[in-house]
Amino acid sequence: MDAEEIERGRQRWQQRYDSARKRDADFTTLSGDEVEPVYGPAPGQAYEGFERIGWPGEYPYTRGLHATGYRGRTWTIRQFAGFGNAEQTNERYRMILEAGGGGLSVAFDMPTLMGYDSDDPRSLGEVGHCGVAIDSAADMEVLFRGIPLGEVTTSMTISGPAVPIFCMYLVAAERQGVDPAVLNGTLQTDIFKEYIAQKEWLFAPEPHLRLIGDLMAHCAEGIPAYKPLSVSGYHIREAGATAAQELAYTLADGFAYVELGLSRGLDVDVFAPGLSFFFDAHLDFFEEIAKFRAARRIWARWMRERFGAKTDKAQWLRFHTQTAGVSLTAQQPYNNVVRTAVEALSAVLGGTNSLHTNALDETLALPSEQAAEIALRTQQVLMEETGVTNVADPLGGSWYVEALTDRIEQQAEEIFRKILDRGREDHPIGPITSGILRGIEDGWFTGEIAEAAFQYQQAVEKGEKRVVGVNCHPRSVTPELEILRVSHEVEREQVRVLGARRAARDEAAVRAGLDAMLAAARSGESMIPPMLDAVRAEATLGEICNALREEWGIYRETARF
Ligand SMILES: C[C@H](C(=O)O)C(=O)SCCNC(=O)CCNC(=O)[C@H](O)C(C)(C)COP(=O)(O)OP(=O)(O)OC[C@H]1O[C@@H](n2cnc3c(N)ncnc32)[C@H](O)[C@@H]1OP(=O)(O)O
Repeated sequence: MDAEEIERGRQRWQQRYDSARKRDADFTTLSGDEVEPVYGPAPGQAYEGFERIGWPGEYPYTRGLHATGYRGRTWTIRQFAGFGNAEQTNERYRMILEAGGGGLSVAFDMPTLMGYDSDDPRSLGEVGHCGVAIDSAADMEVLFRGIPLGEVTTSMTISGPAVPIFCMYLVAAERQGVDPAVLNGTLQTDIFKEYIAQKEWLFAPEPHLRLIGDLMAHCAEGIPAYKPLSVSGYHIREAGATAAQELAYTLADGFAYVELGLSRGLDVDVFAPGLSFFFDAHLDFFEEIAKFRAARRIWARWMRERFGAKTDKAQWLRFHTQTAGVSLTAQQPYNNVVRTAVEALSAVLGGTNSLHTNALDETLALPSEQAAEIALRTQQVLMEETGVTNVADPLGGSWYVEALTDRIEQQAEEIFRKILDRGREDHPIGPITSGILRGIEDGWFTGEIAEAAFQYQQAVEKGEKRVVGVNCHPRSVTPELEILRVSHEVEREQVRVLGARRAARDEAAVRAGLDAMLAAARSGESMIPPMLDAVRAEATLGEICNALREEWGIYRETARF
């Protein structure tokens, strides 16, 4: 790009920056020196390929979505939390909000994630363990008691039973007197990554996609700020994928949801802002920063060029980041604080919109209160003390980071081509969806990830990749950590309360809601209004999901060796 064009871009950025709202904060260095809000090529200097880098707040958004970077608003500190019953988790949420957490993020227990009630025989021993147990709308009401749902953005990490859980959240908001149209938050929903990596599905992909289509339409029509999908690379990476695989599979999944929205006749500029993303921040500091920058650039280009998105928000890739759970070690667990801080810093330098930092004890159990607080404080130290919020995309123009960004983008494009080659042009949703479904069916994704995981593990075992406390710098004594243990009393109490609620509800209203939901499943009408009616009558998650399992059948993965 020639010097004049770069200068015109700088002026456009300056106008945007000047007219934007900035935080009332000190933007000087620790020594008190002024710093610019963004840096670029020296005036009069040409820069080959600058159109790929650009300025913050401008297409292709490599350097961030907002002209002000974190001077306008810092990232959201969003700590993933949930354990025991709704009451215990509600207490933890109040603690997080009082301690400066910017938003909520609900972790559900395994029965809830799989769509079973707490009194289902398959739930025995799991209730309230890896997250909070939610059986019906009444639990959701308790979960958010005293937390104004119209004001706090709430993320819910659930994918198989995302839609019934979302209905419970809407009913909890109704019971608080909040107009659902003002709700803002994120539902994970992304079912592709379940087949690809995490393996928590309820039925085959097609009915899941049909429900997700209903959800996208419902939100696009009536809850404009809500993000019904958080397309997740985190689980793909944690299963052993490389950074490029994580990026490419996740963005391809995102493209497939765009095809889904278009196949339902929705306007891309209306529904695309509801697609958000979720990535892993692993240990290779610069590779991760490059991944985040490339993600924004690729998404903006595909949205504009392939899908015809016209507005900024429909081209923006907004993402949440979680530091890498797999990088934590049980050996010398205090080292995990350092790993997490470095990973979090890469997410921030990559321009994350929202961040969760893992607690040091998460290889062993859910975080203790003290470990959860250190994790939260880690973000606050980065945000308040280090000066990283002063300058947007501070590594833009670094030869190394730009080269890595270009390379990871090329690698992702090669993977997109492979996915498209596997698909059918005439698939009713679209060719990318078709390629992904085929890759799920024949185990291609799983095989590619397993191969990458195997290569990495071999490198660790040969000592080529070093892990402190594991294959180098050992220590003979591991300090004892205080572990959070969830009492079995939680399960007994949850089952008792569930039984009492079932006995007190209007059975006919529950049955009518479930029947209407099944009728909609058969007729092709949106399943959300009748599901909401069932939830209002206190139909349980297990009842809704079991009815759907009976209707659609369960899915079994093809074994692959
Ligand atoms: C591993 C584990 C498991 O499986 O067990 C999990 O999955 S845990 C998974 C946990 N997942 C999550 O927690 C997902 C979290 N995701 C989210 O919160 C969302 O989807 C998100 C990534 C889009 C972040 O949303 P957010 O509300 O926190 O942040 P946003 O970036 O949207 O910012 C909020 C508002 O401020 C505006 N804003 C932000 N920065 C600026 C700026 N510099 N200048 C002007 N405006 C700005 C945004 O445009 C937006 O307004 P406007 O909206 O008007 O544009």
